[in-house]
Amino acid sequence: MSALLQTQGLGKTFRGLAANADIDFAIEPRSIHCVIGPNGAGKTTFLSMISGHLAPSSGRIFYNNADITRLATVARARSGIARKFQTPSVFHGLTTRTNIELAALRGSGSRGERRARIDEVLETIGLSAQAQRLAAHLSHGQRQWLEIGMLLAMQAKVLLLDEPAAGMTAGETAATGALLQKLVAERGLAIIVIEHNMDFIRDLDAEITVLHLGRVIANGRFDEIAADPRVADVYLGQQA
Ligand SMILES: Nc1ncnc2c1ncn2[C@@H]1O[C@H](COP(=O)(O)OP(=O)(O)OP(=O)(O)O)[C@@H](O)[C@H]1O
Repeated sequence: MSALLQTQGLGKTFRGLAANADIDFAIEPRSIHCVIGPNGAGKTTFLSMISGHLAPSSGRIFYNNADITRLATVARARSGIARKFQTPSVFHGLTTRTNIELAALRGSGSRGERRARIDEVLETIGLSAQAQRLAAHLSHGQRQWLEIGMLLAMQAKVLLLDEPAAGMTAGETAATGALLQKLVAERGLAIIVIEHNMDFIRDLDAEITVLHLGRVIANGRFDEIAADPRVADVYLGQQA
């Protein structure tokens, strides 16, 4: 098994409704994998089962070849699976640096190692110059990057990102795509991204899985997905 994280026949049923059904999914180390689909397709449900916020009704989840299907959310986070929800959960009354410092306390290492990690994270997310600014005074995009930085400070290995570009300007969206690519290239992270913004998805140039009514209907790169009539019917067609 070469995949870093994999699901086999994953399913979730809510009172008879199959929000996810029979999902086989795999993400390789050092890569981005996008999950797209129309509203209600089951994207958030899928991410919630990987992070441990929802227990699957069927199927299994493997991480580093270990079965984590029943592992608690906290234990998954400790092993490096980190989730970012759509609304940034940063402390508005604290500075950018203090937010990162608090997150770093949840990682390992000595005080000196943590301090070096904090500086490195600020640099990576492009907020070194805003280190002493209150999070409340950052732009929406900067707050999203700060939250990603907090996951890095916790030493995340797999990022689960729920619409990271939502509400961003075109410039912030492009910067977010570049940041994710940098995290893969320089830090070797694996990143699963749920997104509705097709320009953002296309520019990420990553593997894409399309969900519809809880099932996988297509897998491939952007051009393959865009040329797939089933996808055009259920999703891209709705964007036109
Ligand atoms: N806790 C829940 N209880 C009952 N039904 C749920 C629950 N969570 C999700 N659902 C249903 O499961 C289906 C998939 O929802 P989900 O939120 O996973 O879709 P999504 O692709 O993330 O949608 P969106 O793009 O709108 O966020 C929907 O029909 C939704 O109403």
